[in-house]
Amino acid sequence: MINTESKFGLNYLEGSILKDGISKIYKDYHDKVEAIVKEWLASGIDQVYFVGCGGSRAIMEPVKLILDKYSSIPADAYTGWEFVNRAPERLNERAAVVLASHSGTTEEVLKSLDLAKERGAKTISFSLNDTPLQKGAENSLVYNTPAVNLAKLFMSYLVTTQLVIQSGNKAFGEELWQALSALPEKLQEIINVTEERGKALAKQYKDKKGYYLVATGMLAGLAYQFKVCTLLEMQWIHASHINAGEFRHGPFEIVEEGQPMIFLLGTDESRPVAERALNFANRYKADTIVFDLKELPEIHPYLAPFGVHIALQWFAWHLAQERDHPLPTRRYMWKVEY
Ligand SMILES: O=P(O)(O)OC[C@H]1O[C@](O)(CO)[C@@H](O)[C@@H]1O
Repeated sequence: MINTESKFGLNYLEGSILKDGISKIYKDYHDKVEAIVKEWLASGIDQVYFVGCGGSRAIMEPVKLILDKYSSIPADAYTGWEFVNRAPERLNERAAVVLASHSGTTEEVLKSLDLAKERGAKTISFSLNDTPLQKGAENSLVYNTPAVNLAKLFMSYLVTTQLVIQSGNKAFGEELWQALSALPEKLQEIINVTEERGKALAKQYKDKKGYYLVATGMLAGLAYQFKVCTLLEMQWIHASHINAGEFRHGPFEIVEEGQPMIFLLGTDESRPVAERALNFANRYKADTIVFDLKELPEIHPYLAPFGVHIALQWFAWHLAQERDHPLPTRRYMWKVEY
């Protein structure tokens, strides 16, 4: 059943909204991205920077990991002000700067665009259409779907996978490219099997006051995103995220009976690190909630942030209803000066 937009906003997990949105991006841009990357490499690009803020930054963590592991091109991911203030010395005409901003108006992302252009770098943006960012970047990819973070994430994957194919582990890149083309259908399957649990969890946890999110590897960025965008921004619930690799280096001291802790488990090589932290939390009776990629319809390990995002988003969507706190509610953002 498709909900028309209510006070709770539009649910991009309803019907085929997500599948259609991501399919369109694939159709519109897979050839274009292949050509852009070809042109970058032909002109001597040898480093890549990803820049964005909040949710638009979180999506860049998994692609940096993929580039580190499978391409010969050094990559870095920055939040906007960090990029502007650090102004990397090596940022020059051999760099490509990937800038993501849903609104295309975020001040520090626009300043990052200026910096990239001043240094002669190539630029590409991911945003809504007809925004200052889209107009200012040399190349721009735009979307028209309410699944805004997954849209930007998918665009980051298109660019990253082409970099891997054209300057890295070609076989792995081609495998991932193939998986990206099949992803929209896969996402639909995942949507269909994850709602019930999200709903049940929301009922169970609706009165909890705070969460720790623990993840690593391909899912570290998603833990950050769920903390920043969903729990803090959209639900006003206390939250903190911990890289599972850091768990036993201090954070584990907070574990106590009944403390809600959300663990995200992927199927990449970092899984044992997350499992080790989870086992510890269970041993000391924390209230652990596990979102495990292994329990979803099978998806490429390096596409984990898409699959687990959906399972988390059902939880968020139903939590908002249970708490009668719609996800679009803000008290400061877009309302006061900040
Ligand atoms: O630059 P963008 O993507 O418009 O994002 C700005 C805001 O949107 C969010 O990603 C989500 O609302 C925030 O974290 C951020 O402040």
